[in-house]
Amino acid sequence: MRSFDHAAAEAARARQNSLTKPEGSLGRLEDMVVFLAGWQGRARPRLDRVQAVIFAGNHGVVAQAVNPFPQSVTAQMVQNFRTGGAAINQICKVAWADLDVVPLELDRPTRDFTRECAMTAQEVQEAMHRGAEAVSADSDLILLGEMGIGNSTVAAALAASVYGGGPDDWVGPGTGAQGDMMSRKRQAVADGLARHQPGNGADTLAAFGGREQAAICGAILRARELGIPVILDGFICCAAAAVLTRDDPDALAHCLLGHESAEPGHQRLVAALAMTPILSLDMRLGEGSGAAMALMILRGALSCHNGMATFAEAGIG
Ligand SMILES: Cc1cc2ncn([C@H]3O[C@H](COP(=O)(O)O)[C@@H](O)[C@H]3O)c2cc1C
Ligand SMILES: O=C(O)c1cccnc1
Repeated sequence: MRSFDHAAAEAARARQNSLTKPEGSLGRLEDMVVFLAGWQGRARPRLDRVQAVIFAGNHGVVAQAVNPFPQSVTAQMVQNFRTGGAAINQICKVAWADLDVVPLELDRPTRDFTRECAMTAQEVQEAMHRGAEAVSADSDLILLGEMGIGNSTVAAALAASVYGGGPDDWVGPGTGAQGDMMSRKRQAVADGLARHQPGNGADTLAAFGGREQAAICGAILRARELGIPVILDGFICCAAAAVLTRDDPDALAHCLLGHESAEPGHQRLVAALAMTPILSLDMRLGEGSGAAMALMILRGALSCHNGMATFAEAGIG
């Protein structure tokens, strides 16, 4: 497991303080560069190869009629990612990220967590492995996203399982649930929480699913081993990531939070994770779209860090 390189981070901070600007005037942009420096182990961090990975999966809990869109949309969106028609394709293009799409057995949804465990221990391990192997060792930064109809229900169950609280705290509209559908969603989460009380990360993933959540966990762990920083996306991505904190409170130390989603549970989740979102744009899409938007902020921060003149170079002051 790679740890934060304090010497590289301090060197980056010293450089920031030598650049032609009042000290600290680039605010959190300076902190982001220092963060990248520490995790990459380089005083001059790089964003030459940024990899965005979307994991896709299907969920048995959609049998509870908790989602406005049919399950078939998951595979259709995977196709859309591949042909370049989704929001994430457009953002990756302008943010200079390479997009990888990893569908996980879409024809074999996980089981309905209101009735049984969504996955076996072996299925969890397989999905985590798929996540780990999706991470390229030569990436300078990884952006994580997901696609899976029913995922806002799965995320609510995961968040409630990790942090406590009930359906009212964590269930939101997702892609647009209202009225009776919202009631069924709350009930599904309540039933799941009553049925399963997992104690560790792997059991939590097995209880509620899904494959893409397990893959996100596998990718985060692998990125840590390789010393690659990560940008998390919205409610669904963060709920998956939060599972890792069950086994290691420090598991997300190499992760930045791309944005705060408009999905109501995300505010609570952000507070529980004690992370500061880079952006807050009322986005509520998923697909890694908030993480990819945040990459553009990081690119601005890094361009200042690597391109600005120092006071000595410019003969100022
Ligand atoms: C066309 C379309 C594109 C999407 N892109 C991301 N999601 C998002 O919506 C899903 C979660 O919402 P729910 O729990 O309500 O099903 C996830 O797949 C998420 O990535 C989409 C959803 C749709 C319909
Ligand atoms: O914040 C998210 O991840 C999100 C919110 C609604 C729908 N899909 C994803």
